[in-house]
Parts: sequence; structure tokens; C-alpha cells
Amino acid sequence: MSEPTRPEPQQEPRPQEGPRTPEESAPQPSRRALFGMLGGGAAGLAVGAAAGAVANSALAASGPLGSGTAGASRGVVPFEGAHQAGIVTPAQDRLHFASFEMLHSSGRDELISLLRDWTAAARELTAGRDIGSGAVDGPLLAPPDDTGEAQGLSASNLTLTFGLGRELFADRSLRGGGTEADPFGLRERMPASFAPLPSFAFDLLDPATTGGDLCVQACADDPQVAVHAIRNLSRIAMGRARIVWSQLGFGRTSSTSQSQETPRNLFGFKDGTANVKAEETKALAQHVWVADGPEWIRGGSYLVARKIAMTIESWDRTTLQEQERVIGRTKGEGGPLSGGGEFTEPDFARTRTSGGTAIDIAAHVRLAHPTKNHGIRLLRRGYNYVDGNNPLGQLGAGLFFISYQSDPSAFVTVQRALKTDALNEYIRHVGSGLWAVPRGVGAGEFVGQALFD
Ligand SMILES: C=CC1=C(C)c2cc3[nH]c(cc4nc(cc5[nH]c(cc1n2)c(C)c5CCC(=O)O)C(CCC(=O)O)=C4C)c(C)c3C=C
Ligand SMILES: [Fe+2]
Repeated sequence: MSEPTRPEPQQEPRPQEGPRTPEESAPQPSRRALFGMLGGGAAGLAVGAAAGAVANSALAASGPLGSGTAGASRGVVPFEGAHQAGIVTPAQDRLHFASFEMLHSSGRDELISLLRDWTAAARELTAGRDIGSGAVDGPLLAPPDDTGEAQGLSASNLTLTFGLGRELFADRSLRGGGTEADPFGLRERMPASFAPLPSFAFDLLDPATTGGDLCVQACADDPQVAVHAIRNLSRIAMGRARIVWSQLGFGRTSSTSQSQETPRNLFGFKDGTANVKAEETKALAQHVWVADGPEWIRGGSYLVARKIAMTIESWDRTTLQEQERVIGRTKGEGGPLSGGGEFTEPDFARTRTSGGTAIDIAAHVRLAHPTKNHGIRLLRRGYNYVDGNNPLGQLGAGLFFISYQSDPSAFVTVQRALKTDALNEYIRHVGSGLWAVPRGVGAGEFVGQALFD
């Protein structure tokens, strides 16, 4: 039986099944291969266990075609390394963050096979290649392995960062009542520091955007590339896990490398000035990478996500002076109100001649500063979002806050310190999640493999 014919009459009908000719079975030119033929040299990048922190950099990986921003947007970020990519990788412009839950019928085997399949797909996607037999090269009578909307697009510095929720290590409550003890056989592998986030003052969390057994953070310089990745990972999960919520983000609100300009959040302020940067190896070891506990998490990190709604209409009606008081920095250059330029250390003791401290006692940067939080620093990696608008004519805008820390308690300490933050007048936390991010993968490994050894 010959295949249903396509509109292009010049194409020979291909056999439905059965062995392909040697030519057909040869690897097809991929999105990345095509890019390589055009002159992009990313294919030759060396990767390895040492390719961690800064070596995971998208900038290091951009091909010779590119220079400056345009070049970086064509880049390939190595997937393998000591740490997962997408943490210290210079923050890309776009985000698609997704939370998944394991189906009730899924156990340990399904979790392992899912992580294995996701890793295989991530290797392809982050290299700018189609998944499996691709979007257009597979059999005509089967759904293509790849959904196709990234055809013709470069890897765009795509990173895929995978996290495991605490529920995977606990008993599972069953819908009809009762519990299933340790469904994934991971109870003994849970790190002691992996405690759930407590409730915080002003929390208004929506269960629909909170929690999840697994998360995937897809960052790229092209939104379609990030969405394509999440869509295909979700498709691969079918029958084992399902996507429960996801968030699109644009305009990174942090710089994670000294090579990056500090971007602005939707309140119009520079955000990320005092962030932990990829070049700060010592600070990363102290504040971001997990150093102890079970082997699978050592070299990994903990990801906290907070969907924070911002009442931008009220904000836009406040004076510039009030806006700067709330943040504690100038809106223009982003310097501390105690004086100096963007990167001058704030002087919290400095007083104004008119009385009071130059940086208000309720200013965001005062309360979030390491000196007020036992020296704690977080690696922030959030994105702006706008989810349409409400019937009152207000934008559904906010910050999808993401931070990486070596211990979830670091986030808890800082968030608790923000209880008296003047910013609370203009924001509400409406979604939340905490995931353990296993260390990076080596050649032939899958994400979280050491968890199952
Ligand atoms: C719990 C951690 C934090 C949350 C939640 C958070 C929300 C949030 N932040 C801004 C805007 C800015 N934050 C800035 C600095 C800053 N913020 C945090 C932590 C949280 N922010 C830290 C640790 C710091 C650094 C403090 C320091 O060391 O000085 C700044 C200033 C520029 C910068 O350094 O990044 C801005 C602006 C918003 C709008 C927001 C919630 C919507
Ligand atoms: Fe902040």
C-alpha cells in the first residue's frame, strides 16, 4: 500500500514502515547541522565534567557567525557539566517554566524512564536539534517525533534545568482516601535540608500555580524555542506525568554574569545589581551549590519560584521619590540612596540632613541585604510576566521570581526579613514552588541518575 500523497507531486511516496535505505537512515541535517553548514561552529564545543560554572556559559558557546547580542542568540549552551545549565548561564531573554505532577499510576520505573527520556530530548533540544526522527523526516503515517515549530530556528542559548519536588520523597495521598507509602522508593534519599517552604506574611497563594513533583525551567533568547522545548517535554511525559501549571516570562530581571547589563523589572528599576554572578566562584560555592547531603544533590542547588503579582497601576501613581524610597535605590542609575553609582555598596547608617536614614528602614534593599540576613546571598534569575488583564482594566503583571540557593532555608530567611518591606504595598505572592535541582549530568548519564543508584 502506498502512502497518502502529499501536495508536492514531485516527491516519491515513501514506504510506510520497514527498513530505510542507507541514505534514509543516515542522520538528517538537523536544525543545528544546518546552522553549522552556514558557518556556526558550535558543534565542535568541548564539554565535560569540568564544564561547570562559567564554562557552561552561553557566551562561550556562541558560534563564529555571531558577534555581540546577535551572535549570542545563535549560541549553544553545553547541556553536560558539573552543574545543570540555566543557573549561572548568563540569563537569557525568555522563560517558559513548567511544573509537572506524576500520574497516580506512575511509580519508580516511570519516574526513571521519564528522567531518562527527558534527558535524551534535552540533549537534542539544547543543541538545536529536533527530537528523534524530527518534525518532517519520520514516517508519514505516524505523528512526527518533534512538533516542528522550532524548524529553522537556532538553539538560541536554550537551557533546560530540571528540579524534583519534595512530594517525590514522601508518601502519596490517594484520591479515594488513604496513602501509598514511598511510591518512588526515595524516602531515604531525601536531603535533611529539603524542608517545605512555610507560609509567609501576605501570601495569597493560588494552588493552581503552586507546587509540583517536577519542574523544568526553559530559558532561551527566542520564546518559540523555549515553548517548543516545554511542549515537547510535556508530550514525552504523557502517560507518566502531566503538566499542571506553567509560566511564560519575558525580559529577564537579573543579570547572572558580569558581562551582562543590569535589566529592569516592571516597576522600572534596575534589578540584579547585587546578584551573585557566574564569575564569583567562591560565593557560588558558599551560597548556591549544595556541598553536603546525599551524593545526587551535591553540586546541585535548590530552586525557589514565586509568582509575584505587581499592582503596577498603583505603583505608576506614586511619586518618583516614593518609588525610590520603597526600593532604596535611584530609579535612573540604580545607585543606593546613600550615594554612589550602581555598584557602590549601600551605607545603611548614613543619615539625611533632613533627618532619618538615607535608605529607609523599610526599603527593599535594606531588608534583603546580606548584612541583615546573616550574610545570605541568593542567585536571582527571575522574569517579568504579563498574563493579560482583569475586567477592572488592570494588567495581570508581575515578576516570576526564581532564586537558586544551597539551602532552602536561605530563601526563607530573606523572605521573612521582607515582612516589613515597603514593597509589600505593591506586590502579592500568588504562586510558589520549591524543587531540588540535581547536579549536572556527565556523558551518558540522565538527570538525577545518582538518586536511583
Ligand atoms: C526573598 C527574596 C526576594 C524577593 C521575593 C524579591 C522580590 C522583588 N524584588 C524586587 C526588586 C528589587 N530587588 C532588589 C534587590 C534584591 N532583592 C532580593 C531578594 C528578593 N526580592 C535581594 C537578595 C536583593 C539584593 C539585596 C542586596 O544585596 O543589595 C533590587 C535592587 C537591585 C538589585 O540588587 O537587584 C530591586 C529593584 C521586586 C520588584 C520584587 C517583587 C516583585
Ligand atoms: Fe528584590
